[in-house]
Amino acid sequence: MRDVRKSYPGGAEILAGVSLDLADGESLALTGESGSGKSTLMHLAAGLDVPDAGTVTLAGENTATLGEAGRAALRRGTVGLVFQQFNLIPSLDAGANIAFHARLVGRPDPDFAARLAERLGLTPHLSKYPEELSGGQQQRVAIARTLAARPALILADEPTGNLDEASAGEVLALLLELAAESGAALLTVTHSPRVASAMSRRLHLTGGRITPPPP
Ligand SMILES: Nc1ncnc2c1ncn2[C@@H]1O[C@H](COP(=O)(O)OP(=O)(O)OP(=O)(O)O)[C@@H](O)[C@H]1O
Repeated sequence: MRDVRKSYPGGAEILAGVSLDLADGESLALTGESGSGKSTLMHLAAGLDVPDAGTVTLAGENTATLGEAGRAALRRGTVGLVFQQFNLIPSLDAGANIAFHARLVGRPDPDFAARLAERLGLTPHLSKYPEELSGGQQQRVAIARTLAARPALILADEPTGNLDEASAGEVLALLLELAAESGAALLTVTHSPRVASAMSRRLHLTGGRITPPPP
């Protein structure tokens, strides 16, 4: 991101000149008060939205020059989202949900999907439908689905927000390990000091700008 600015219609400027680089294999925690613009920044990084000014370059492409369809195609092949809304497909069981995105992007790998499910403690739940899973299990299915597609950029919004301390630690370790293994970049929005300290870099968003994290 270079000098990115963003406001919503009729509102104040949310991002007031944000520059940020994230390289393959890096993990970055983004903190900031509620309403500071973290989700806005994530949406721009994912190519879900474009900046008012400045540039967002994703896998070498300027997202603003691509148009909706081009951005959707780039996002599908490059970005893995772990958002608060898990967006699991209600008519597919957990196993099929995990496999879905990888198949969609032409990278189906049942062995890898099975390994992810095992590591996330989901093996006994693979034939359950989303409505039959707890919030924490749904969150882990969403993480497995994202990782199974081997994205170059993983964008995670409070990825362990629904998990107890022990599973949060395991899921976080797995996210970092698999990102490192596949050389993916990981950007995590979090309020948790524990999650933030597990990332290789930490930045804070305040007043529409990026600053070092407060001590
Ligand atoms: N679609 C929108 N239209 C108008 N205003 C918006 C829109 N989306 C977000 N905002 C406003 O932009 C500001 C930043 O919101 P954003 O969701 O990016 O913050 P955040 O840091 O992710 O907050 P939280 O930690 O509470 O999720 C807020 O004041 C919010 O009300």
